[in-house]
Amino acid sequence: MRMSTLHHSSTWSSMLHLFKTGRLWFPDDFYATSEPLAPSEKAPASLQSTYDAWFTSRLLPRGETLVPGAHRRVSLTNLKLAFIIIRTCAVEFFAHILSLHPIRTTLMLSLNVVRSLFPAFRGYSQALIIDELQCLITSGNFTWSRLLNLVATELVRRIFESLLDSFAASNETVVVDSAKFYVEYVQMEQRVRLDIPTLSDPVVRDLLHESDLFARSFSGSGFGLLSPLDFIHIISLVTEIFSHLLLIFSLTGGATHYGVLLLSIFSATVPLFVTWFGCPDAHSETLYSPREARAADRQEKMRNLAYNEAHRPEIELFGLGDWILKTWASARKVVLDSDQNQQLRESSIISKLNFADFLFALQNIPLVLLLQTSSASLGSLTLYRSSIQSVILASRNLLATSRMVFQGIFFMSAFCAGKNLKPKLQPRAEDVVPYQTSVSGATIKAHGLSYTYPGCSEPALKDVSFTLQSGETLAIVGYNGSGKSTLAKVLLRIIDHDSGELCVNGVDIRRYDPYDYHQHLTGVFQGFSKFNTTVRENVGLGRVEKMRSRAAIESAIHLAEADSVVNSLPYGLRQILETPGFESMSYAGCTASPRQHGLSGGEWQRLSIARAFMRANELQVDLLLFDEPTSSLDAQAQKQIFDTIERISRSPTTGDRTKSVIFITHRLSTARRADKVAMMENGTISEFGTHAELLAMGGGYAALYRASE
Ligand SMILES: Nc1ncnc2c1ncn2[C@@H]1O[C@H](COP(=O)(O)OP(=O)(O)OP(=O)(O)O)[C@@H](O)[C@H]1O
Repeated sequence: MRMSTLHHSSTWSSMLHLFKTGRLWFPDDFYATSEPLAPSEKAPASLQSTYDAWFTSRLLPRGETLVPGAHRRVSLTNLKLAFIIIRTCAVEFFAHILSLHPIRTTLMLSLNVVRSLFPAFRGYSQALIIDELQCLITSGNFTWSRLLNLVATELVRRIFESLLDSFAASNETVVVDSAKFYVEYVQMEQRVRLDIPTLSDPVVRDLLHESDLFARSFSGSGFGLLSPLDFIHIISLVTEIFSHLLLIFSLTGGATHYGVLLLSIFSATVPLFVTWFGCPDAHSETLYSPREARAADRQEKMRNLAYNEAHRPEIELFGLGDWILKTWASARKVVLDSDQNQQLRESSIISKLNFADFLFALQNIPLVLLLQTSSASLGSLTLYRSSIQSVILASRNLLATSRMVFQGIFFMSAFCAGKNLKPKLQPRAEDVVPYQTSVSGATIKAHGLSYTYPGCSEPALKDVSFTLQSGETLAIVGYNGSGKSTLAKVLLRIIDHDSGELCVNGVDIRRYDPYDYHQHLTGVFQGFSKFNTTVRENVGLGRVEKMRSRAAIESAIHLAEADSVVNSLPYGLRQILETPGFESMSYAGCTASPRQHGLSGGEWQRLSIARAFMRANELQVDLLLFDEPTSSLDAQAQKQIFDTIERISRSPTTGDRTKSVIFITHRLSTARRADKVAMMENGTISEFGTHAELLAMGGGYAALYRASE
């Protein structure tokens, strides 16, 4: 039997070359190009950024978009998009992964190539044993010691293989873990960096969803997803196929056997291409129609309703159990029907697979030819047969892996684009103005402010204008839904007004870096957060730098008149607070914490005020903004809190105002304490002035005030 020398291309060196020549990330101000793009059919070559490519890959011909996570069709357009993604993002991504552990990653690549040669060696070694045995038996020289010798050699080869395997696996774990950490870190960073207007953009939400899927693919629980490190798998499979083909060639490589070789390869590979290209529906994307997507969404919502403890009281009170079950069942049926249809489409492959099996039978023809036209040994025939089978299996694997990698490329583009998402509230670097603290509090000038929530037709704010002088107190009052909280969010720079002008200390608020601006104010939101953690952290989060300072936390609690609340808790500051709907995590080995304790609405509110007070005394804080801070407090507690706010807003030495204060309230007895009152109606400030002026006007405020008496 003649064996050819095995050659394999140095795939990893070409990969390194790719790393070196690859283009860097697209410009980070990609958002300028994030407007809806032309459908994918039109000139994808003109797309330059990863984001553009990702966006275009989701567009369907009828103007719809794929639901996040749906597989992309293998089409020429998508292949071009995948190429753009590889050029603009994948190369950079791999270069980064390589830089985390250059030696280990290179070793991992090399070992994968070496390990992929093992099956061919295994086949070759077994063929040698069979041949030797055949030779020993036919020559009548068979001895048990010779047989044991052969078996021992095979054993040593296998031990070497497993040692290398376990070393490669432990090396791979280190590389994969560091890549996993990097990807998860970027994911977390994306989430905490982006602001509400960016996160509420539906396209950004879809992008982050696919980016999450990409991150999950590293955890090995990626629902059939492949992480980019599995690209190496492709290299291994190619090497494995190549090595088997070399073996087959060495068996059939004589001039008279080229026809046999071609027939072998043809019979081995054609069936695979038949299953791949012969059935267009077989590899169509797992795509939900808009109706099915809505059903999937509804199904999830119903599941959440059923599982979330926070909704339990109202589910019981309003008897929602039946409704949840029926709605879930009908949505689930739509989703299952869609899955079934998908499976039916796929089952059409099976008939074609039978055809493929028929072609597999052709492999026996070269075997017969081989037997007749050569002095082939038993070992070479066994090797031929096992190599052909291995080529088939590895090629199948290669096609399946390639398809998953193809999908993975698009999820990777979401990850890369998400990494470069620019928060909408962040001004351009050249426009940023550092916030200058005012000694007597912030001056606010609003002119013609308007704001409409995304997806709404009616504006929540319309033409809002007012001026708050430095050190003044402003009460915002008005009917439910008149826009008070929305105005507060605009003033706190949580959302951005659509039109009009808003200046704080004489500078357009859009020119402040939101992080810098937020350092100079504090407040309480109407829907403040209740954290499932200790009292200490619930309060300390108002100024994380002082979280470890017991004195600072106790002082804030004292200012918010919350001492009695904390003192009544069994574990005081260390008391973990129970929040509705939040199931605290407990890991194996830890028993659930016995220190959970619930609080009343008013007690929670005091803690949220204490959180705001963590930074209220600081000189740099110019503005205190409270959105119904005392709505759950009794009249006496409310008066105490407003007395404290008044005290904090003044200098302890001179008594002069050092901070401006804005509060939203439905209690007009509190509103009259303010220097100015803004009455809001239908999204606009209809009356503005002192309490006395507004009463004298006899308008909406006067009517509201009389009604509250
Ligand atoms: N996230 C949102 N998305 C869409 N519309 C919203 C959102 N939040 C508020 N709105 C709408 O904006 C309008 C103003 O709401 P806002 O919360 O500012 O009123 P408000 O004066 O604070 O009311 P309340 O006194 O009840 O707290 C309302 O019509 C409300 O339905």
